[in-house]
Amino acid sequence: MAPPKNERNQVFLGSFIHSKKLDELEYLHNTAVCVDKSGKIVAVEAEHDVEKNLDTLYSKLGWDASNVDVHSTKEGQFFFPGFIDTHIHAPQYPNAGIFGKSTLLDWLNTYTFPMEASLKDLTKARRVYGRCVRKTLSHGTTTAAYYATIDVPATNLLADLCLALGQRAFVGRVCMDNPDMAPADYVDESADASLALTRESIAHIRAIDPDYALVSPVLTPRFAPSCTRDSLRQLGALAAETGLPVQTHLSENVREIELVASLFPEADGYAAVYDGFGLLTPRTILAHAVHLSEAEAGLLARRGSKVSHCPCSNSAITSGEARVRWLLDRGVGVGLGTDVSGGYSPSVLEAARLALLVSRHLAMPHQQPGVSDADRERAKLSVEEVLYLATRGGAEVVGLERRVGAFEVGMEFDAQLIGLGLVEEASAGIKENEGQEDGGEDDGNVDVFGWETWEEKVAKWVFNGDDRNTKRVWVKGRLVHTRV
Ligand SMILES: O=c1[nH]c(=O)c2nc[nH]c2[nH]1
Repeated sequence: MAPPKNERNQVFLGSFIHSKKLDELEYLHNTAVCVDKSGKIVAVEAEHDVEKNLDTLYSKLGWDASNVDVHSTKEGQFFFPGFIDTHIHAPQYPNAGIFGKSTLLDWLNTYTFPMEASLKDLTKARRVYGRCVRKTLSHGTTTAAYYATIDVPATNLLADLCLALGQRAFVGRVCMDNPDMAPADYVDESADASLALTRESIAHIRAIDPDYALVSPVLTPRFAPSCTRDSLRQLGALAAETGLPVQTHLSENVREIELVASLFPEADGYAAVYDGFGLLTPRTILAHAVHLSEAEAGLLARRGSKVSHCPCSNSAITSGEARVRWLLDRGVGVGLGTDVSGGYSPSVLEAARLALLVSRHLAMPHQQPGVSDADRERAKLSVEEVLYLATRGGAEVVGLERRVGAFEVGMEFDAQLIGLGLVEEASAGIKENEGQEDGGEDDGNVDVFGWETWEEKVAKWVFNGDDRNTKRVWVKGRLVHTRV
C-alpha cells in the first residue's frame, strides 16, 4: 500500500504566513506557491501578479497549464504550515477530558491502562483511531508522533489509517515489560517478547511505506518505570542499529521522578537512565521535561535530544510548568504536544495558546524563587514563538526540519487554509438569518472587523481560533481535510 500520489501539479495563490525564525513570522501576500505532483514546493513567487504571470510561471516550471489545479484564498484567508503534534496517545482519544483530579500515576491506572488494553479489540481500535486521525487533521495537524498500545495488530492498524487518511505520522508500539508497573492483562511478557513485537510492527510499517514517505515507526519505551533494564538496553541497541527515532516520557511529575530514582538508583537523575541505555539520541523526543535539573538540560543539549512541551496535560493532571525559555536558552529544541489524553484537547492551536499562558504563570512574581524579575519576564512566550514551536520547532523535534514546517522551495506542502470571520458592515444591525448570509459558513469565534493588522489577526486566531477556522488541510500536496 504505497502512499497515494497527486495526479496534477498545483498552484496556491494568496497570503502565506510562516515562521522565519523563533520570534519572527513572515507574511507573504499576493504569493504563488507551486507544488509538483510529488507534493514538493518547487517555486515560491512573492508579489505575484496572477493575471499577468501565471503562464510565465508555468513555462518556467515546464508545466502544462491544462494539468495544473489553482487554489486561491478568499479575502481574509491565509495559508499556514500544518501543525506538528510531537506527542499524542491515539488510543487515549476517547478519554480526552476525563481525568478528574488525578495525577500521573493514579491517572495511568484509573483511566489510561484500561482504555489502552481494550483496544486489542480491532473493531474498537478502528473506531477510535479513525476518529483520532480525522479529528487531528481537522485541527490542522499534518504530522503526529503517536503512541499506540502494546498490541501489534492495533498499532499496525493505526499506521494503516494514517497512511490511508493521509496524515504524516510516527507510530510507536508501546513497550512496557515491567509487571510491577502495569495491569496483568496489559504488559509485555518479557524484554525479548517486547523487542520481537516491536520489530514486527516496524516490519509492517516498512511494508506499507517502504521509504517512510508518510508513516515511520518510532521506538517507544513508555517511560523508565514501565521498562526493565533489559528492554531499555535492547531498545537502545535497536535505535543504534536502525537509526529510528525514539519517543518516551521524561520528568513529568514529582512522584514519578522519585519512583525512577528508587528503580534506577545507579543513575544520576532521570535523563541519565535513558542515556545509560543509549536512548538519548538526536532523534529522541522527550515528552514533558517539567522538572529537569541544570545537569539534565545540559545532557539533552549535548545529545541533541528534543523536548515535546505539553502544557495542556501538564496543567490538567497537575504535573507542573515546563520552562520552555530555559530549555531553549540551554540549546534544547522544543516542539508542542497535545498529549491526548493527559491533555484534554487534540488541537495544537490550543497547545500553543496554553504554552503562552503557562509561560505567563512562570513570569508571575510568586514563581521561581531566586529567579530575577528580568529572567521571569523573559519566560513569557510570544504569539510568534508558540507558532514557531507548533510548526518549525515541532519539525526539528521529529527530525523533519528539512521537509516540513514552512513554505520554502524543496519542502513538502503540508499546509492549512485558515479563514477568520469577517464582520460585514451591513451586519451591524440585526438581520433575519444572521450568520447565514454568506451561505452559512461557520467562521467560529474570531471576529475580524477589517481594521486589524495581519499581526493582530494572527494573534486573534491564536487566542480565539479553533477547527472552525481550519478550512482545508493538505499533506504532501494532497487534500486531506475540507471543512464542510
Ligand atoms: O502523560 C503521560 N501519558 C502517558 O500515557 C504516560 N505513560 C507514562 N507517562 C505518561 N505520561
